[in-house]
Amino acid sequence: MLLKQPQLPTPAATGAVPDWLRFDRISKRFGAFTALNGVDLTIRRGEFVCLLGPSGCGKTTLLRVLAGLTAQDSGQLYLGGRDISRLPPAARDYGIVFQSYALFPNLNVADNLAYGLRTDRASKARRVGELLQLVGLPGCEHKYPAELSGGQQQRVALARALAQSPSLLLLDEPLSALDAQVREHLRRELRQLQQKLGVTTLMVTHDQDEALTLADTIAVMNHGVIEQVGSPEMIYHQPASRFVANFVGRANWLPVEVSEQGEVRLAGITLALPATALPQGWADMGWPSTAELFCRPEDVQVAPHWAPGDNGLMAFVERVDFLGNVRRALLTLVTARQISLWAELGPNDAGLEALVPGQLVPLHLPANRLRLFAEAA
Ligand SMILES: Nc1ncnc2c1ncn2[C@@H]1O[C@H](COP(=O)(O)OP(=O)(O)OP(=O)(O)O)[C@@H](O)[C@H]1O
Repeated sequence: MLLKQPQLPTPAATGAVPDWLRFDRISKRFGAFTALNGVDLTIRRGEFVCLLGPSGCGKTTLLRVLAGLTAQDSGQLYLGGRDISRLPPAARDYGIVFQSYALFPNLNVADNLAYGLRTDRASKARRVGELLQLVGLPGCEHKYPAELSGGQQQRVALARALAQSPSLLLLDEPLSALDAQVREHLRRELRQLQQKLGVTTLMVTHDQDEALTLADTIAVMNHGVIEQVGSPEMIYHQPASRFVANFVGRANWLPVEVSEQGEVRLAGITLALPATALPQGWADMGWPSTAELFCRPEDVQVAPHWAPGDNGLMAFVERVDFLGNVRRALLTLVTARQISLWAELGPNDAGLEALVPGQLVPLHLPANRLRLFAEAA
């Protein structure tokens, strides 16, 4: 199949959303270092958005700019159509939870929760009771932070952030100090709570599993810019850049030749690729004659026997790693032994139980899971 005349993604396909919270060209430098470089992002009302990226990419700085805790050098912020760019933190209508619990150690849970509430004693007590019920800690009013587990402290911190029913909930790696089991449990609770309250939420995380399971929308950041905004499925299956493809999930990169007619060949075999396999801007690259094909290991289909189909290749098994619920096989192409790729095999991949090094196997690259990228610089 020929690839020319690519279709560029529509705004809906790129995850563009109606405007409730809007970051407009936000930039921030620390001395000579550019932490945020003209960040644009729009968030729907009630949406759960994760800012995902490696350490130092600017996630926390962006959250702090929104919170009014760090002043941007340029750019505007709008909440519900109102310009909040220069408002003091207290006037921005958000609750925030940080990685470390940030509870007052000398106040009990009730006093921690009631701290910012401006109302009479009876109303405060009622609200504290409601909040503790909400985060699954009824009856904990009189405990002190030191008497609570890490997970319980983070629930109290969450309750405190929600105490004044803010328009926005801001979360800066709130689960990362917790052990894996508590983290997973709290993740589910956090999502349920957010959906129940419908509070617009922006969460910073470097944990891709967290972002994929929690978010309606993920904004992947790198070096002070947002590289892609989209649903978890879109980020995972249709990464817009090499960085996104490598940062979220695992990737195979296969060298391919592209003819002037737009025909893509891997190790001499012509591949069928849909036009959607092209990343945005590909047409502007002047149709390079070589490129790299991206494919997730779990999308590489290894068959016990040859079955005719699109994008079929023969490969040798070099290695099989046992990982419990899956096995990961390293394969090299028969017609180009220097080209290797990983295939991930599930427990139900029939006929593949006995896959061993040296074995010759047919494999299949599903067209709808392939994407082309320019070669790495
Ligand atoms: N107050 C500051 N002064 C100087 N440099 C800063 C300051 N705050 C952040 N930076 C720098 O800006 C860059 C982005 O920091 P930021 O905290 O936003 O990253 P991050 O993506 O949240 O990373 P992490 O996950 O490690 O927290 C980092 O290189 C950091 O060192």
